[in-house]
Amino acid sequence: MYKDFKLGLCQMSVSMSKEENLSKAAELIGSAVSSGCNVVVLPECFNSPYGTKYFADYAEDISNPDSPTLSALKSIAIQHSIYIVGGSIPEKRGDKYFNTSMIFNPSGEIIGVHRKIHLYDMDVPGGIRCFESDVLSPGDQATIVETEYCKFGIGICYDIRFPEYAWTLSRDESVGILLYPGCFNMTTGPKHWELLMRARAVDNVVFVAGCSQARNTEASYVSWGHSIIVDPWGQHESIDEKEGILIKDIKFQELVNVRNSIWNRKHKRFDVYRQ
Ligand SMILES: NC(=O)CCC(=O)C(=O)O
Repeated sequence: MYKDFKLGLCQMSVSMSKEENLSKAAELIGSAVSSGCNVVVLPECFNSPYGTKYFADYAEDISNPDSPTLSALKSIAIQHSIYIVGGSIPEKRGDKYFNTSMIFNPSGEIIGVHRKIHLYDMDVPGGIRCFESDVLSPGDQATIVETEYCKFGIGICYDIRFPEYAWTLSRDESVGILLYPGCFNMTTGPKHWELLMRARAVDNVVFVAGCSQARNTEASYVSWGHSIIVDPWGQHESIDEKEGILIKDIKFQELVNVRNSIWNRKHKRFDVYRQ
């Protein structure tokens, strides 16, 4: 059911130029592959600055196989023969916009498309104020993709705050890892990013990874960074706020050991819980 692999999270710095962002993604993925990664993840909004004012201008129609980001990621997946969780991009679909992640297999085929389910609307006095729902529509599907290593559960950033969603993904035993492209900010990042990633790992006895944009203090939305990989014990490795790659061997014996000794997955009391 599980096969070990090497995971690389590309914490990239995103600029105003889509072209530059696509070449940066190619460069970082190339470095991750040189270090032996079989699965590489990009951040939320990796081809566009994060922010509702940018989404329409950077959006792509992914039903068109020649759309620039889709075709770039497809070629990179084929070139290196790896899985790519393509962060997310603003997607235009009919007259609606979504925050969308495309997942590619080593043959360059799209094996999953996740549209962010929980839109990030938040207003913290003196801190972050963001209303994705001004522009975006929410996705309505839980996304699980099948790979030769295990099934991956996919969420985007704010989706991490919802334990019900993480359980929806990880109740299938063959889901060994939850992957969240993200872009927390300087208000909630320091307080909640690591906490939420570790909580979801321990709740579900699963690996969890959050791949952030690198911090750009010139941007209108300043990313927290600190891409992170958590094991099923809740132990984590992370990097700082700068551009870089976090690499870890994902070894499933650890997951099996914890599931065999801590039984919270089996002790759930759906007869007591209320919706
Ligand atoms: N882009 C996002 O979804 C940000 C989520 C976030 O920062 C949070 O606190 O939640």
